[in-house]
Amino acid sequence: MKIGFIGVGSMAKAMIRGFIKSNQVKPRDIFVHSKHAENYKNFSKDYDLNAMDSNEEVIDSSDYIILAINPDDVIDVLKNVRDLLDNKVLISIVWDYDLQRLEELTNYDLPIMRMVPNVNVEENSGSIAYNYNNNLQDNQLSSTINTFKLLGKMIKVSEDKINIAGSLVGCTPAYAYLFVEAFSQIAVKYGINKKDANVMLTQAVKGSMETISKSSLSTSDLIDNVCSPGGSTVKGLLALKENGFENAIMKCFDATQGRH
Ligand SMILES: NC(=O)C1=CN([C@@H]2O[C@H](COP(=O)(O)OP(=O)(O)OC[C@H]3O[C@@H](n4cnc5c(N)ncnc54)[C@H](O)[C@@H]3O)[C@@H](O)[C@H]2O)C=CC1
Ligand SMILES: O=C(O)[C@@H]1CCC=N1
Repeated sequence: MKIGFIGVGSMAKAMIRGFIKSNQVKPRDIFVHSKHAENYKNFSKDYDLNAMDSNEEVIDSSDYIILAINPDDVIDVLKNVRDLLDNKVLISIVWDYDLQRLEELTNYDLPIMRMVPNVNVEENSGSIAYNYNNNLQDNQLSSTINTFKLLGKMIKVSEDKINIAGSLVGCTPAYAYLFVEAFSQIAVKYGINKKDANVMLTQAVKGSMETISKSSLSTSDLIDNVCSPGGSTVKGLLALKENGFENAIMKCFDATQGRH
């Protein structure tokens, strides 16, 4: 199975590193091209990938074509390559580009999967919200899903909900990093060095996520379990509420959806 990347920015690099770490995809089976040479030439050398001179050559060499460019570049790129996509599977990770629009810009027989991954694919612990058109079926569908499962959890979502799922999946890593960054900064203020603080925080956050995913309790019950009566946690929680934590999350989510 040959995997081609059109665009080698942050997300493509995270996916490529994840594929290689999975040990199921050989670097020589990955073909890449990006408009900006500095984005892919050295990276390809470092990982022993095939650096191609054009998007057309990537398509020619690959079975899966991963469109990993920004939304503003899609029309130009697809206009130039739409006739070369026969017998390929198009995988688009482009934000806010729905299946119907991708079909209009390619052809109506093309198998297309649209997905929103997150950067954790780099560690094979990503989440990928996905949907696909009717041309992707049977063995081709299951082998596509199995390929991307190498990068993390695949979550099927209907087309009308994929932007919402996309925010939950794609954007939240940045907010999780901010959460840890904010706590580690305050820990420094209280005299703990940042490295130690990060170890404590990441383990606490990772363990809490593990508990959420395994426990039969609701998140609000889990919160109650941490709050000893009259204790410190509830005082901290009330301080968060008083300072608009939930309102800030709401505004944050609305902003990711282009709503204010
Ligand atoms: N960064 C993330 O965490 C996530 C990004 N996405 C989506 O993935 C897409 C790419 O995002 P990033 O990697 O973050 O952006 P980026 O800006 O880091 O990378 C975009 C890449 O596209 C290349 N490019 C531009 N025009 C091109 C052309 N004509 N032909 C070939 N390559 C071209 C650029 O050279 C660049 O390497 C976006 O649509 C984004 O919404 C989706 C989920 C998560
Ligand atoms: O910031 C963005 O628009 C992309 C989509 C999800 C994560 N990064």
